[in-house]
Amino acid sequence: MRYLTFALPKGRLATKTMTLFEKVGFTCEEMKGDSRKLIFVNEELKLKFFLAKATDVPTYVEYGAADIGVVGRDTILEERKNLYEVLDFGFGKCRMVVAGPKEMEAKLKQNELIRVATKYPNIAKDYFNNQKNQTVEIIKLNGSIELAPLVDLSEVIVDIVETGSTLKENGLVVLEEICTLSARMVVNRVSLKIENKRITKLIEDLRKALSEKEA
Ligand SMILES: Nc1ncnc2c1ncn2[C@@H]1O[C@H](COP(=O)(O)OP(=O)(O)OP(=O)(O)O)[C@@H](O)[C@H]1O
Ligand SMILES: O=P(O)(O)OC[C@H]1O[C@H](OP(=O)(O)OP(=O)(O)O)[C@H](O)[C@@H]1O
Repeated sequence: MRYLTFALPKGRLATKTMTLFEKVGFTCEEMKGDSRKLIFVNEELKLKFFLAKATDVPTYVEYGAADIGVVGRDTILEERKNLYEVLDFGFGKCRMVVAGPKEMEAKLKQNELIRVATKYPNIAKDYFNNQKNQTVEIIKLNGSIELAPLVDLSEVIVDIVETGSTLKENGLVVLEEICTLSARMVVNRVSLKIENKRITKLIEDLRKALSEKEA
C-alpha cells in the first residue's frame, strides 16, 4: 500500500485540523508533541503528514507532493491551483471584505479610481474588475493591511475580518463583503482517481465526525 500524504497548515488552522483528523484515527502520536519536525509518518496506517505554511498547501497538493491538503478558502481563491475542493470543515470561519474609513463608502459607489491594499491581489482584482466592473490600483502587502489607509498608502483594503476588532481599533469599517470563508479539504486530481477508495472513506468519516460535533 502506498503512503497517503497530507499537507496540513501550520498557524491558525493547525489545532482544529489536528483534532479533527485525530477523531477519525488519521494521526500520529509524534505530531502532538512540541517539535520542530515537519514530516510525521504513521507506518501502521501508511500515512504521511507535512506541516506547511497555509498559503503553500495548494502548491504541495497541485504538484502531487501531497495527496490531500487543508487550507482556508481565501488561499484556494487566491492561488487558483488545479485541485479538487471536497469538504468544508466549517471552522476557520471569517469573511473577505473591502474595508476602509467610513467616508470611503460614498467614494466606492462613485466608481472613482481608488487604491486597494491587500495580501490577496487576485481576489481583489477579480472582485473589482470582474464583479464590480471598476478599475482600481492594487497594492500588494504581506501583513498589517489595516495600516495602509491610515498612512495614505491606499483608500481601502481587501482583507479578512473575523471578530472585527482589528478594524475597530484602527477606526475602519467594513464597506462591502466579498465572500465568506472557512477551512476546506483539497485533493490532488490524480490522487482522487488512484486512491479513490481510501479518500472517499476518509471524506465520509470526516463528514460524520463534523456532524457529530454539531449535534
Ligand atoms: N482572523 C483571521 N485572520 C486571518 N486568517 C484567518 C482568521 N480567521 C480564520 N482565518 C483563516 O485561517 C487561515 C490561515 O491563517 P494563518 O494566519 O495561520 O496563515 P497565513 O494566511 O499563511 O498567514 P501568515 O502570513 O500570517 O502566516 C487563513 O487563510 C484564513 O482562511
Ligand atoms: O477581525 P479580527 O478578529 O481582528 O481578525 C482580522 C485580522 O487578522 C488577520 O491578520 P493577522 O493576525 O493574520 O496578521 P497580519 O496582519 O500580519 O496578516 C487579518 O489580516 C486581519 O488583520
